[in-house]
Amino acid sequence: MYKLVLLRHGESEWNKENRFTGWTDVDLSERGVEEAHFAAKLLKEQGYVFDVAFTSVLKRAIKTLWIVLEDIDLMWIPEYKHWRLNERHYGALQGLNKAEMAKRYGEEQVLLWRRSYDVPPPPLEKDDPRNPRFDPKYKDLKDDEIPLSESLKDTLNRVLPYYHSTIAPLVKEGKRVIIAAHGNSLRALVKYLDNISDEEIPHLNIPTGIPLVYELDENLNAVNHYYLADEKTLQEAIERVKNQIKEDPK
Ligand SMILES: O=C(O)[C@@H](CO)OP(=O)(O)O
Repeated sequence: MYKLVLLRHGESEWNKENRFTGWTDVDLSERGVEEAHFAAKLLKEQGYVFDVAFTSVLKRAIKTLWIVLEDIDLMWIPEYKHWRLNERHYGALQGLNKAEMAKRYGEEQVLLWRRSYDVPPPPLEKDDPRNPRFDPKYKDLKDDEIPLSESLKDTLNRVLPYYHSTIAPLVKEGKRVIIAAHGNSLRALVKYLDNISDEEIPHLNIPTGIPLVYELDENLNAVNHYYLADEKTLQEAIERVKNQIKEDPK
């Protein structure tokens, strides 16, 4: 039996402001920093130890991982950052307010953009300054690897090759792995691990800062999963994510 721990970063400045974030590299909010410490506390209390850590190239996930590793005294373990673990690219919606978009286009449309499996948000223009092409982090990516917008399906198609080539073999070797990533890159991974259908996936919301543990059998099929928080804390955190399209979500 293998264990794999998934952790969505703590609240970011743009989660707080209700803005579509995607590949925008925003920092953790104060609350996000607290959430990362809380995640570490949960892991520590339950005796979790890791041999290797993975994260994206976005600072909200990196900092969450760093806070956790510092708090559990594992700053020395190998840590790999990869763009394939980035948040889903939110295209031309990046920077816009979710509640305002719901007012303008209707909640149903915004729900489709946020949670459907294969509807991508409107793409960025090639010369848009938000095009990742202009960000030095992505200078080594091929043209066809750089998204101008992504559906969850597109996200899954770039997360999974990295999971299979790099993460899964380490899990199979018996390494205890933590992945600190994002709401939608983790939804993509969870969809794969739990074999969630395209129809069911819109109902899945992953809360910030609560470790999600997967138990995997010898073929790395998921046999069980659970969050390391009590039901009330978990449900409140999930509702907070869902309610981002409401004008006064708190
Ligand atoms: O804005 C984003 O990039 C994501 C995660 O914060 O939001 P959503 O939950 O709407 O997919």
